[in-house]
Amino acid sequence: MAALVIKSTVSQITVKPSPSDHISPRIEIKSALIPVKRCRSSKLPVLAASIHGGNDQSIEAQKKNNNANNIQSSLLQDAEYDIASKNSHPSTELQNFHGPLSSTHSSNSVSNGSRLRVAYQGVQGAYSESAAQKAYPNCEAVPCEQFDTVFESVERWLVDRAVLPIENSLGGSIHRNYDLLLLHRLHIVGEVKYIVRHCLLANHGVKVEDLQRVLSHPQALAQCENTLTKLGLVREAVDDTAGAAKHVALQKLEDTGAVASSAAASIYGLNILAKDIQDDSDNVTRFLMLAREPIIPGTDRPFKTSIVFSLEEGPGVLFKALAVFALRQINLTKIESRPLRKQPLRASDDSNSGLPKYFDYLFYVDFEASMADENAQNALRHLKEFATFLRVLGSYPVDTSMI
Ligand SMILES: O=C(O)C(=O)C[C@]1(C(=O)O)C=C[C@@H](O)C=C1
Repeated sequence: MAALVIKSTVSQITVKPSPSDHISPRIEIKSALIPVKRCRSSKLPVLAASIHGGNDQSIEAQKKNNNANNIQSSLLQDAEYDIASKNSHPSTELQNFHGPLSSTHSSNSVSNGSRLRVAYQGVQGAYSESAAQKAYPNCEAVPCEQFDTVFESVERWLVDRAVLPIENSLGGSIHRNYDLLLLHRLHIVGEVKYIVRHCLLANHGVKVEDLQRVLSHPQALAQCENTLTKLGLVREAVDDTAGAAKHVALQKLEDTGAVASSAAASIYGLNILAKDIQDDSDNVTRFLMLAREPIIPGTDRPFKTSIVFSLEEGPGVLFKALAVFALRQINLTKIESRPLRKQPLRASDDSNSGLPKYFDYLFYVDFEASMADENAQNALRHLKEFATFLRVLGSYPVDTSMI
């Protein structure tokens, strides 16, 4: 089995398969905190991926959208460096801005004609791989060990795009990816909804009653809570569903099953003991498509915009923030709050009073409007007047495939 090791001269980047990975190399990025394990074999040059330029859109349409883009860029600029202060970066010029992708970003080849390389977390057979294929048909889906690695592989030009799960209709939000969206500088350029149908897998000859344990991704285990409880199986969380299937197969486990896709069953030669074991037949995961550059937001089809902001403490401040959208008839589709880690606690006004400190939050909001829409621009201008921090994560076409 050939093992791939790709090292870049500019940074320590290793692309390699896990030892048992006989299909495609997985990406791990070496840093002081993540030691690279299991490096072997031949060295290959890193393929620098080129971005898909904005030339699919007419100049007219591009001009129309420039305004929105500038606003998006300036909001981004203001927010990126210092979460605590809203006045420290008055400049509206976005440094290092290489120009946006066109809103027909889902093109499946890069400018030199090669296939688009799309990073996902997990091994072959993971739902994320299928979502990457749905988002970018005919792409080369590139497996990565962790969510962080997926972000870094795009930032370091090892791949062109990333596809990452952000929320599931049964299990809720994937908090780690909300946090990583803020830690990294990638842009949301699209979304894709994928129907997740879980199977209970085991080695051939193993029956349901032989099983003691079941391995899977924590989200997948949560989505099958009722079935697994009825079966009385001990749950063990692993990095991804297909990785669980692979482990059960390679270790020839007889008392352990995996919750994974039917694709994973055929890839790793496992038997399907039960199909559709998720708690509800409508089990949909929403994935984000990420790129190094934003797309030019359009008004030709339904768009969504994702933002993150923080607020001063005080009565009605969140109400006021959400009112900027309500006042303009802009529909919110999602709101999520996460701890503001740089400043997790805020003292009460009277620090000698012995009253508890407040928790500080970041609010992630998705709303149904394009940044090319003046109404949305006004809403964000309004929000910026009192938000302590605001960043536009992306303005992108809504996935209407399931409506
Ligand atoms: O483990 C996988 O197969 C994944 O693609 C990850 C993941 C997730 O993180 O939510 C994706 C979709 C399903 O909701 C279950 C797991």
